Amino acid sequence: MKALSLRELEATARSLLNPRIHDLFAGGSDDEVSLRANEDAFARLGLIPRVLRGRGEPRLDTDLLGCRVALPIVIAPTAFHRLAHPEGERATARAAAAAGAILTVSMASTTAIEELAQAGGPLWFQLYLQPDRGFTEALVRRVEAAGCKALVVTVDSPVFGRRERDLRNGFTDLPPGMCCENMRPLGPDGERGPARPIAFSPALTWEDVEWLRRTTSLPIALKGVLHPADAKRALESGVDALFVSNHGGRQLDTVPAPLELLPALADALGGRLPLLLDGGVRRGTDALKALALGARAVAIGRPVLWGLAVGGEAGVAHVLALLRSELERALTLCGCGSADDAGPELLHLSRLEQRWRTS
Ligand SMILES: Cc1cc2nc3c(=O)[nH]c(=O)nc-3n(C[C@H](O)[C@H](O)[C@H](O)COP(=O)(O)O)c2cc1C
Ligand SMILES: CCCCCCC(=O)C(=O)O
Repeated sequence: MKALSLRELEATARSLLNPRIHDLFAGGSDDEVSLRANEDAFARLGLIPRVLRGRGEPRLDTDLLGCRVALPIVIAPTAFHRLAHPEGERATARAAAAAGAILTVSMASTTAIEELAQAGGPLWFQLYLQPDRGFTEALVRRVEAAGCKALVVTVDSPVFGRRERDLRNGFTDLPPGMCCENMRPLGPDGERGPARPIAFSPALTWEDVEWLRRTTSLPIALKGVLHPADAKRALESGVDALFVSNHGGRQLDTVPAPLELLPALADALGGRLPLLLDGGVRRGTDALKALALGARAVAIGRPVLWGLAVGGEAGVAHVLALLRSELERALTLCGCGSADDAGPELLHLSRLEQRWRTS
């Protein structure tokens, strides 16, 4: 694999993919303000290295929701991997397992969870709570039986974001022969029925999260909590972690970058829940900045799709290897022996930004 960076890999993926599929993956909602903000926020935040601390080679392994993982980089849930590569989520799962990284399987995965479990790596499962609780409960049992280690419940989608690239391209559905495999209810003999559509419901409340808490003993992370008041409410509902995420700029547009919102959420929670951050992470230095602001780990969405499109399993492995080595280098250059050594004292806002923030 030749790409020296995730951005180079993205350019290659763009040249290989059907433009409609590229747009489906790359696009955001409305004017794509949040989409751009996510990467910009990392570029605007500087790092100030510490020197001569003698910390040696940095360690990246850590605990995430009861899983010992090799690196604080999680694969975020993304739909439809078979549109990127014929082996789809199977290739992603094998690459994640080999790297010791968690794969969060999307509810809109084009491969069934049972097949992904065969790769042997730690899996989390992303859930859109369905108004039909019977269906949701049956799916949770299926996910538990497959050995998933946690549920990631996406709460930023009471309605689907308006993605104008897809509207312009007329992308409405998966091609024949592909569907959201986990939406096919299992019959009594294990046979799979036709896939149900995923429902996005504006009627969901915290009571639904509390119902899920009573329904499973798996750890639960809520994905898409961005307001400090909601973070505090999440504590009361008994969840185990939060994903600080604006859905890669695909839901409410003009939401600030998660990186910008992270400090307020970390303050509100005071360490009572682990925070994961996604949106715009493209470099090891980006991951380090999020860790320094209090994230336990970061998650990556699109880069995995680009890796998959370019090289299947090897492409995803390359994405994880690039980020791993970049994060190791960034930690070393900042005098950190692990993410625990990284704090906000490593960060620098431009003078312009400092003035703006204090005015
Ligand atoms: C093509 C695509 C599909 C996605 N599918 C899902 C999904 O099924 N469930 C979900 O919770 N988030 C989904 N997301 C959002 C990602 O989990 C994640 O929040 C986002 O991609 C992170 O930003 P990044 O792509 O800049 O890394 C999707 C994102 C993309 C780009
Ligand atoms: C009808 C299937 C919807 C899949 C949702 C995937 C997603 O969250 C995204 O951002 O795209």
